[in-house]
Amino acid sequence: MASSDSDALVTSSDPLHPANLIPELCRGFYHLGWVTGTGGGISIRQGDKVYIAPSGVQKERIHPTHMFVLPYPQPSPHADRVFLRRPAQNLKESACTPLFWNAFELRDAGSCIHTHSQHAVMATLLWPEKEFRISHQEMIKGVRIGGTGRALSFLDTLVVPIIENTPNEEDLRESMHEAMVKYPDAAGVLVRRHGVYVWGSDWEKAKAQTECLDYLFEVGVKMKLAGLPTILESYP
Ligand SMILES: CSCCC(=O)C(=O)COP(=O)(O)O
Ligand SMILES: [Zn+2]
Repeated sequence: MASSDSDALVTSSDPLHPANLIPELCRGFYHLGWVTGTGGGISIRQGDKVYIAPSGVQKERIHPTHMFVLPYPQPSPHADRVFLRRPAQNLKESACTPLFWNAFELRDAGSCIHTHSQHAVMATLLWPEKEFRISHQEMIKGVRIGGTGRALSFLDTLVVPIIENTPNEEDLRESMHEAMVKYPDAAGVLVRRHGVYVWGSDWEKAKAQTECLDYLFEVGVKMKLAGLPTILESYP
């Protein structure tokens, strides 16, 4: 595709176009401490196109012209990744791409967010087993079954699987896939000593859900450090 044609894929005066939204959302995520030090980010799938930010760049400073656009689904899962658009600059697509793809393929997600939030990291340290669990918190109601289903109730226990980190982000693909199959109701996957992946049926729901989960990781960590139980047998 000629570059002017492919530039049209990321050029729009609509602030809700994914190429405009991703830079704006990343600026907000940076100020929450979710995407500092270049890590983390968000991908948006709109119909048959996926929008992905570059790897290893300051995520709060990305521009619509830095965006990669990929066809969804990809023509072959075994062949090299196919792009509808690559930026003119010498940039590589986010190393999170295969992880974002897990959310699109396994949950039909419209967006997936990866944060390096310290709340998520601390939760993986204070819950040394394979699950983060918390009950009886109002913000549980902001989390959906499987990330894209109906909302949980105040009386549901929130369970988020924890997978072990790998030296390279893309090598998390398989263990994230396994966790998503084993925990079909989970709205996200924590990565020990690293962060979290959260998805939703669109970017608004993915963002709101990431905010609720991040709040629950933070409050869970504080409760644990205060010696309070994070699971109640009964309430009130
Ligand atoms: C200091 S970031 C280390 C790599 C990482 O965890 C990450 O999320 C990288 O994402 P990118 O989009 O920059 O490839
Ligand atoms: Zn990361």
